[in-house]
Amino acid sequence: MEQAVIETDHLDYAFQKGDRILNDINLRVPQGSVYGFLGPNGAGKTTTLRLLLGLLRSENPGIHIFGNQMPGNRIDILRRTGSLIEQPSLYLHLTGRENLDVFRRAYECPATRVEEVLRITGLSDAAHKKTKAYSLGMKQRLAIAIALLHDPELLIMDEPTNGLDPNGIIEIRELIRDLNRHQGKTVLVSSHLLAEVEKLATHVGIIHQGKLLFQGTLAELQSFQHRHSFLEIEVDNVVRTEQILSGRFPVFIRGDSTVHVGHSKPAEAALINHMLVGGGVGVSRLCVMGNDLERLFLDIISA
Ligand SMILES: Nc1ncnc2c1ncn2[C@@H]1O[C@H](COP(=O)(O)OP(=O)(O)OP(=O)(O)O)[C@@H](O)[C@H]1O
Repeated sequence: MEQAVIETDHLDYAFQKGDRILNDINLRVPQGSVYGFLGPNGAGKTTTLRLLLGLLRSENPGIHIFGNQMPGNRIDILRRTGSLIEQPSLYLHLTGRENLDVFRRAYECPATRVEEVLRITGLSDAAHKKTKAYSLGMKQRLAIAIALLHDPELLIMDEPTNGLDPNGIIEIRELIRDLNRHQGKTVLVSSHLLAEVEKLATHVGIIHQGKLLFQGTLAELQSFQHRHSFLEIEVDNVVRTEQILSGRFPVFIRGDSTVHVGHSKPAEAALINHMLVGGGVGVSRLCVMGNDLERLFLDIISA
């Protein structure tokens, strides 16, 4: 098993006594992963990320980052971590390059780093422009460039594509992918959009009402999805359909001409159709249901 960069052990949090926002969260973010931390609004994503960064303190944190306990080793951990959690206050009257230089000095990073992070974030050509002329997507890339100045191994980002137009979303997604694949960063990124996480993440954690409901690789989430899908079939004889299939597949009669059939692999749809037609049943429609992650996500959070 890959080494974990972030691990939490039964993490709980309450802003007010008795009003738990986080409940028994056991996160495991493997080294080299893009971990999509997915959940609807108010699920507890930002609170978790703020705890990881030591911006909030829990009585019993049980947080380890790079194997070191947080918040005890906060300074050492933050030296190796970049974050995008609250919008950095950019100086709008300064250029992108000048903004980076201000933060570079504050963080005591070498001057050469400014051009490097401009290149990594694709802002070299716009570096001389005042940031007030930047699009939202460019401002977000500049914020990521600031987070990269000290060349962290781990990046923690809270909904980095929020508010961006489709082009901006694609740019940030590609940037995160590049940071992971070519710059070797482990990335923990929160989102309320499943489709976004699906396009980007290698690992997924699903949080709802302060509880971690699923954690695993994207492939594990997709296999979970297949186990939860079923076929909706329109036939001319539901009783005969049940007789033919029930020895091998779970069959539920849903109406005069509709049956639902559980199946575990996509290829079984063809086999089921073949069995029915071979058994003299007329099939007028066969449709894979529940076979999108959006529905699975809704199933998981409403379970
Ligand atoms: N400072 C605070 N004081 C009290 N309750 C808070 C505070 N900040 C957040 N909460 C509550 O904690 C819960 C989790 O909020 P959090 O911001 O962590 O969720 P989230 O998953 O990041 O959602 P969003 O995307 O909407 O920010 C919500 O019910 C929210 O109202």
